[in-house]
Amino acid sequence: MALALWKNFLQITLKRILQQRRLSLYNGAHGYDEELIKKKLQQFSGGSINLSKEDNGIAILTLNNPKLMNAFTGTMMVELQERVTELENWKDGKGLIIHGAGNTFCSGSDLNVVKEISNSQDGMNMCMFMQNTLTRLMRLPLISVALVQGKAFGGGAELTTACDFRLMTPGSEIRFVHKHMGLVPGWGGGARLVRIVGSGAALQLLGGAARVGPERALGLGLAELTLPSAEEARALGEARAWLSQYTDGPADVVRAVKKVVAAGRELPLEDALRTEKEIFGTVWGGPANLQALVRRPKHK
Ligand SMILES: CCCC(=O)SCCNC(=O)CCNC(=O)[C@H](O)C(C)(C)COP(=O)(O)OP(=O)(O)OC[C@H]1O[C@@H](n2cnc3c(N)ncnc32)[C@H](O)[C@@H]1OP(=O)(O)O
Repeated sequence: MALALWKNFLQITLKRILQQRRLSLYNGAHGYDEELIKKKLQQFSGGSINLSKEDNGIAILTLNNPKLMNAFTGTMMVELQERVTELENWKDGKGLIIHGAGNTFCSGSDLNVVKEISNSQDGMNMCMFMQNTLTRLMRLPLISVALVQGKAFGGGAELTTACDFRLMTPGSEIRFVHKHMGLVPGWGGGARLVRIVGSGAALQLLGGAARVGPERALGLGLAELTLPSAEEARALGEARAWLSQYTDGPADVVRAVKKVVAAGRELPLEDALRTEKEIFGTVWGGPANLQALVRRPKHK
């Protein structure tokens, strides 16, 4: 009995490790040493990344370091990876809202950490660590929203692009300030921004370190909506209500919708079509499909 349980545990652990590797971009073959960079990042503590999973299938991820405008310390980067793993294993989940504590989103990397890891090896490892985490976040079978209050600067702006949607509160601002720091995006935000707004607009936003308020963001297709409230709790309630129009319904169907779109977004057409077929097979003849056939709804 104990042996069977142990075997089962090992199988589940191995499956999870393989899944994480499949969803990640970098491994040892790319000169990436995850354990080394994690050990390094653990030396720079402060703040936290909090996750709460609600019964409605929506999870709220809070970037919590308000003293530094929610800048990412080393331990927060590691915690973000842990929370993403937790979300990958949340089979009832349908949606995700990422927001910052203290009514502001995130001011990017903690500049104290940036200074300490300014050598090339640490920089490359940190870049690969965050790209792996944000790629896995983007590929979650959850419909995700970045709720931008206050400022989303540098890495904070990059994080918003790993979400499916961006909702902004009045007076908020997304700004890729990297150029002013002698940098370019390194958490995958450059490549994702081009896909969201096109290369011309991305060049303007990165090249000019431009301030993007709600109106400009809407015009560029960088944000979907300006929420009525700038107040933290109200804005979160409004974001939840907005997201629930897409997450209402059975989890397997909502997750399948996200997977189809994620495949279409990332894969060459033929691979995306084959993936769509696989996902279609998971819902065809499933409980929601059979119930709908009995109800025969009219889609007026
Ligand atoms: C690949 C990733 C690349 C990156 O993310 S590099 C980092 C890019 N981000 C930045 O350069 C942001 C620098 N900060 C700012 O511009 C301003 O602090 C910001 C966000 C406009 C907010 O301005 P204010 O509202 O006037 O508030 P403030 O400046 O008094 O800030 C409050 C306290 O937070 C601190 N803070 C803000 N962003 C930080 C950061 N990224 N790293 C470390 N500390 C940061 C700021 O120094 C201040 O602390 P203190 O009160 O002076 O002790």
